Amino acid sequence: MKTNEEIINRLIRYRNVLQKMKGLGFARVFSDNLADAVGVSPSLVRKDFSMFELTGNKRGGYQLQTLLDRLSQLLGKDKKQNIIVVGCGKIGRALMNYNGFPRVGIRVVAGFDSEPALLSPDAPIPILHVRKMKQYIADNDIKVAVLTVPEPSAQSILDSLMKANIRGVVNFAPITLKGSESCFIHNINIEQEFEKLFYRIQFAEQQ
Ligand SMILES: NC(=O)c1ccc[n+]([C@@H]2O[C@H](COP(=O)([O-])OP(=O)(O)OC[C@H]3O[C@@H](n4cnc5c(N)ncnc54)[C@H](O)[C@@H]3O)[C@@H](O)[C@H]2O)c1
Repeated sequence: MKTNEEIINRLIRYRNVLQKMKGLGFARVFSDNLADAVGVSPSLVRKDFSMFELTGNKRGGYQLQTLLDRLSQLLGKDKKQNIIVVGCGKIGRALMNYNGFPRVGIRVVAGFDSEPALLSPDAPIPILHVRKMKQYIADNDIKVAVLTVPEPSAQSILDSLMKANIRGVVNFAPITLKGSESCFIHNINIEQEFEKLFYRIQFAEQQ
């Protein structure tokens, strides 16, 4: 089934809310509760769930654990979500040390770089030479990589990642990389975010 980005974003938010509710001891949940917490209408919650054959009833609502299990399965949370970082400079190392990933079940398992001075194969999250990347991906069944190399290296690293059968890449280099049928790319362009923000401020101030 093809799922658009807005639905994926909502599924992630539903799951986060459900996890918090579970922590508070809830066993059942109503579409109204979820709608309030996520900021959408109750009918949209019901529509989203029915797309994935999740049904509740008016009186009792939904069984919370059933929803959580199904959403976790849809979002791949029932499998390991190990990622690698390619380019262990300022951004790459910040991501390797980011403590928000474990909270959502994502684990950075290794970094790769071409600069010998940065290599640390015995560290808890090892930094290995980029020459070893293909073998590491195959040996450890890695599906997702973060690309934090300078722009001129980004396309050639992406080509290597695709040859190594990587299925998804988050790209921080300021170049729009294109994916393929077998590899999704999310391009993160921080400069562009600031430009958009300045544009909106400028526009608002002219009103
Ligand atoms: N630092 C920022 O605030 C920032 C913000 C937005 C976007 N970016 C982008 O993110 C990327 C990384 O930025 P940074 O500041 O961390 O850069 P950086 O120079 O600190 O790190 C880049 C790393 O990539 C490695 N590298 C270069 N070529 C490689 C190759 N072929 N194979 C493997 N490793 C290679 C370098 O050795 C270095 O360790 C850049 O494309 C940059 O434009 C950076």
